[in-house]
Amino acid sequence: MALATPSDKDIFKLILYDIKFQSARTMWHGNQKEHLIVPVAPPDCSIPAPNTCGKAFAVHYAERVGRRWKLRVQHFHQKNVALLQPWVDQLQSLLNGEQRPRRLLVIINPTCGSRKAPNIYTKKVQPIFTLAGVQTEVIQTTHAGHALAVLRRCSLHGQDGVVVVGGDGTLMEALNGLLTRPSPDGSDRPPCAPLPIGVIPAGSTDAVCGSVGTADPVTAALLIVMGVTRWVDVCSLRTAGQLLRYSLSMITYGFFGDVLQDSEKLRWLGPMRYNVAGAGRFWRSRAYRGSVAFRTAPGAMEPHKPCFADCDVCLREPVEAEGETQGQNDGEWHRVSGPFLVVSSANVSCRCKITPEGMCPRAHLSDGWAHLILVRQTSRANFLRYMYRSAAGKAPFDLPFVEYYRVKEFELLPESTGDDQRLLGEAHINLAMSVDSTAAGGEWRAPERITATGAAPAGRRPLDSVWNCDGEVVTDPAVNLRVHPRAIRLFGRGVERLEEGSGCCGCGRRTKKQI
Ligand SMILES: Nc1ncnc2c1ncn2[C@@H]1O[C@H](COP(=O)(O)OP(=O)(O)OP(=O)(O)O)[C@@H](O)[C@H]1O
Repeated sequence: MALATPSDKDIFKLILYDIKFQSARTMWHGNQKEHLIVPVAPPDCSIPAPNTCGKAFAVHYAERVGRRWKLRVQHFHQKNVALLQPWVDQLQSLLNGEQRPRRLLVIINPTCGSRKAPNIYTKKVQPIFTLAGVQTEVIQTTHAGHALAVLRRCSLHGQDGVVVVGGDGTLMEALNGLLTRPSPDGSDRPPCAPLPIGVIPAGSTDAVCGSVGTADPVTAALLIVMGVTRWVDVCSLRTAGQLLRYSLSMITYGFFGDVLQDSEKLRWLGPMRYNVAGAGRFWRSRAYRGSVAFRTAPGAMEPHKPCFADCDVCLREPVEAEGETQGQNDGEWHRVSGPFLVVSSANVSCRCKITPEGMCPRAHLSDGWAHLILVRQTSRANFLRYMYRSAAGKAPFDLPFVEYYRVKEFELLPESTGDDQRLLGEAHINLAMSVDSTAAGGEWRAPERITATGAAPAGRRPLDSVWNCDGEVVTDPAVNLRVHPRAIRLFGRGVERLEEGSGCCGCGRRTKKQI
């Protein structure tokens, strides 16, 4: 069959002859040219039919350009209609064999980011879902906690996935809703989400999208209709043995917790609020006393390459897969004492606009580790160096006042809870060994005074900070965090590796440094 790129008139014929081609297939051409073909949009029968001959069908597909995926279309034209039909049938049967979502539950947060989530969905995402023949049930949230309540109770029968149009906070609600659904048999099983989640970035930070490689709404929508998923670890956050929530990206105590708390009062500023609150808090930054106990396991010191779409660390068969059944308490406990400016734990790299390489470039989507980052009390100038290096991706963990550990579990014991009245009361903490800090992140000299960063003067009991848990404030400072390997699947391929000379993300802009 001869293929021709049709003129506009030919395409017009296609519409008017009402050929309801639902043809599609995926064609994989190595890593560079990966194509998605989704069904042709339903023809518009309201246009009067002209007296023309010849028919065509359109094949819509996705093509990777740098770090993004773009929607493309190719028209196949042929005068003899009898020759077209076998092509269409063949494509249709190939598509039917694909594991793709047919029905999705979509949750939109109209208040996140710059309040553009409904617009992003209608203009960029819905047309792709329609093109792919995906049915949707759309819920727009009306209040905080709405997504959590819906996903905890609603029937998921017949749904192939949940799509969140929002920021990290909305995603966290969806995740927690799915992971805390009552189990059908009433048993207490390790967390494992029943459906994959897709995230359309519409929030202020969108750190999870940045780490899963879906930082652009069209890319995210295309990967959802293609049915491409990646396993992702989840962390549970507990206090006094009670589950507080599950976390997907980062939890951080100290400076970034304070910034989040300040920024909540500036929500009307939109995404700018983090910069304004951060600048204000920087001059009032202070260190918090306490200690961190953590459990490591064999393999903690193995060097990890950064996580990309073809990541062999994540694709490796996990020791503890799908809701870990073994090795839950393996490893040794260690303990380090503050004061700390920042105590952070990253589950994924947390790439976003502010930190393009991520707050923790060494973190992987499903490596089974939480990445503990401790920034000890230091001068403001040094702290600024740490933040600059994090933003610029210039080895922030190599600074002498920064320590980095790969852990399976950790607990923060703020000084204010007192040694003898810990909320967690875990016996193993008492057995934890003190860590030699120099082994973790370079030479560390304990500061003599706390005043360098504006901490409370000696003699006055210091106050605690709050946790910034995936962009939500958790006020309980004494927490226990544990990793649950591969507890959820997210739609996405991971961050795409860039070829030499391509733009930073497919936007065409050149960058000096290409990975
Ligand atoms: N209709 C609503 N009205 C008010 N708040 C809502 C509504 N729907 C959801 N929320 C809450 O809005 C909060 C912020 O949402 P989200 O985190 O997605 O946006 P963001 O803060 O702009 O983005 P990011 O977390 O990526 O920086 C969430 O905690 C969620 O509970």
